[in-house]
Amino acid sequence: MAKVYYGNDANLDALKGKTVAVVGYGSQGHAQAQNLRDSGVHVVIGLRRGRSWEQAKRDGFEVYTVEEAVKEADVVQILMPDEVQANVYREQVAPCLKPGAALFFSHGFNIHFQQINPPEDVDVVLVAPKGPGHLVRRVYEEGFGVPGLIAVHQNASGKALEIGLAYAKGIGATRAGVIETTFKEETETDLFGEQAVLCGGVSQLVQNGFETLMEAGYQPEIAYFECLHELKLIVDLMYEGGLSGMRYSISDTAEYGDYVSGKRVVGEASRKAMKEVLKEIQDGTFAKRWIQENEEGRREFNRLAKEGQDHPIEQVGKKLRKTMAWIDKEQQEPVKQ
Ligand SMILES: NC(=O)C1=CN([C@@H]2O[C@H](COP(=O)(O)OP(=O)(O)OC[C@H]3O[C@@H](n4cnc5c(N)ncnc54)[C@H](OP(=O)(O)O)[C@@H]3O)[C@@H](O)[C@H]2O)C=CC1
Ligand SMILES: CC[C@](O)(C(C)=O)C(=O)O
Ligand SMILES: [Mg+2]
Ligand SMILES: [Mg+2]
Repeated sequence: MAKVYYGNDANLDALKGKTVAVVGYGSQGHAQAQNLRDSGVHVVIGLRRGRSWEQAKRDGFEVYTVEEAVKEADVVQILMPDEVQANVYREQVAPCLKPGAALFFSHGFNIHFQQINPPEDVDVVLVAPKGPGHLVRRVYEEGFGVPGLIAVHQNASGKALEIGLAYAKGIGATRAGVIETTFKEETETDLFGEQAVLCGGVSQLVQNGFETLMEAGYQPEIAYFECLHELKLIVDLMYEGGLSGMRYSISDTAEYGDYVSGKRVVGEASRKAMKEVLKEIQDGTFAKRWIQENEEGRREFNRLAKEGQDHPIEQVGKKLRKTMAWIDKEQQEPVKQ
């Protein structure tokens, strides 16, 4: 049975009198920094000069260069993109880490695949929210939390778990539950989830469904509502009541179609592909490819991103979402930070 920590298992006093440096102020950075501050923790932000620097200032934070922030910090949370962490760590974080400081991550990629090898005298801890940063903030403000994972890779102080749980409480994760894990398990399951199901799998399912209806001559707006918009409403039911909760609410006609057709669309071939994807995550093939892609200037990444943005489902969606007054403008066309 998994070990799950809740609010009563964590004490914010473990961060009392300490300074947390959040390095990076993007999706997770802004959310974790703001939640920690609202929980009474002293937070400073480490950045290079640019967009996020200005944003973090506007949000009322003390903003420093990465080196300055790390020098001040008892806890350093690395919230830059995974692909830049190793270089910034080597050049700007490692030389400035205080003896006895704790180094935190929200994804185990760089530790597990040995792109970052911290000195033995620092704690190395993972506190990984199981949700997108913008929801980590939104849900916290609503009085709840996004669940998280916690792992200790190095326990130099003997207090790594205690500090990690205090941090998890500060960002609101213990309100929902924080599961104990390892860097290896978090890294492999997170990469698998985002590639095979949550991001890769779902996006491709949506896009293929949309294309199938379009190619058969149906109106793109109807294809959009059927394959993308309504997905959220169906997933909300799964989120609240599992697959059975969703099936309780849909018609019997839909439920029968679900049973007989779902397995035809996502069947043995998909399961085989999922196993291959998982194997390439576990044996480091994916990590090697992603690291190399970045070293070589992200040509494939940029080409695929452009293809995605230019897909007809995005053009139709943009127009339709403008009519949806309940989705605010920023959410309709977010600019990646
Ligand atoms: N996105 C998510 O919801 C989740 C992310 N994670 C993990 O959290 C970590 C952060 O991911 P995410 O929030 O998506 O990251 P983002 O891509 O949103 O991070 C961007 C931030 O990093 C800063 N940054 C980029 N390069 C540098 C640099 N060289 N020096 C200083 N600052 C830099 C950017 O500043 P600037 O404006 O100057 O470019 C910006 O503030 C990753 O390990 C990720 O796997 C875990 C769970 C969910
Ligand atoms: C599902 C994608 C994710 O793993 C996340 C939001 O949890 C990420 O890396 O952004
Ligand atoms: Mg994730
Ligand atoms: Mg991830």
